[in-house]
Amino acid sequence: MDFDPPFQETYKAIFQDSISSITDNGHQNPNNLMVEEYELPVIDLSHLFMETSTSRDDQYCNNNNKKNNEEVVVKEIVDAARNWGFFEVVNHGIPEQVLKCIKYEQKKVFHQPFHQKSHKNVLNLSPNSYRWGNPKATSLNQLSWSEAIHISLTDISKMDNIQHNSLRLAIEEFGNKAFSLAKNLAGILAGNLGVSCSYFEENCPPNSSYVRLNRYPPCPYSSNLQMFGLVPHTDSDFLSVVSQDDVGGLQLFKDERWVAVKPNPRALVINIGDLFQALSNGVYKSIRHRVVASSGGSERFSAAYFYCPNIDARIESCSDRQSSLYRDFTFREYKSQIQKDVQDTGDKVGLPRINEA
Ligand SMILES: O=C(O)CCC(=O)C(=O)O
Ligand SMILES: [Fe+2]
Repeated sequence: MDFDPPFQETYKAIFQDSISSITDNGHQNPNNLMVEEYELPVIDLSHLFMETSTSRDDQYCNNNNKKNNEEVVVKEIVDAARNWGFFEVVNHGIPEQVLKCIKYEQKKVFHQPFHQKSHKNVLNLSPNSYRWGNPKATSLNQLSWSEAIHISLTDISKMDNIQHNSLRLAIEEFGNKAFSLAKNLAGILAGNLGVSCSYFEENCPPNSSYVRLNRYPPCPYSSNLQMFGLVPHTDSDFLSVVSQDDVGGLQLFKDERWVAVKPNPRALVINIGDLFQALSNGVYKSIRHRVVASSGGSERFSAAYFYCPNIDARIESCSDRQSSLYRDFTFREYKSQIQKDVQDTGDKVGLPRINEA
């Protein structure tokens, strides 16, 4: 397809090496990326957003029920963040129309010819906003068979070309709705730690977050090579909200092994990021996850919202200094350390940098 990035030409040497090492060993590649499928905990948020009824008696009963239901949902959210670091939400407040719209627009933009996406700064955003593969990859396990548009919500006003109006509106709408959802969830998780939810009011304004649109083109090598759509990583934010389609491919590292997440397009995936793990002193888990390259001719799309603080926000572990696993740091410091590690080694180190004294 003329819209697919030139993976095969660019990484020819890597593919040849990997294929010949399988042939030389004289056996089929055990595809370790085929793993058991799990259903994530699914949490119904409708009780958190439930309206009260009109009659006073009804209102009294409903208020009591509402409080009980709310307590149950809060416990489900806290337990999932502690035990899984990943969960799914339904009745989450982001209208289906908004999710359909972003999927439609992202498909449209990714289906433009590759030379247009890569050579012209087609969306008027920063030059590295459109990404594919991994320029630093020297081996198969560093290579992501995907392309992405990474958008800082501060920059969204730069998308002022009339041609991109509908994409811009879709991103803004998705960003606004995901912001409310992320803020509510962060407030609940913070409340359980005894951290004031004003922390998020003060440190996470709406435009400090990012939206990332992902496309995973079908990969011709995925039946005999272990190909990632997105290499294993943790997210560098407080929490992420991900809308995925029904193709599947997302996997997470749970209890010392990789498990596949059963796709559920009705639900949004929520995962805890590094900043919440640090803030919670390790109570909430930022779990490694990856995407397996798409096979069987289907492309996969996802849209992720990364709930981030402003660049100079301080992240302090909520426990007392003696038992704290992490030193205080700013988001700026964290991001530049990650950038440096990726530059130097091709990999992000992440939180282990923060528990070094
Ligand atoms: O595509 C997905 O399901 C996950 C995407 C992801 O992990 C990311 O963009 O950080
Ligand atoms: Fe991620």
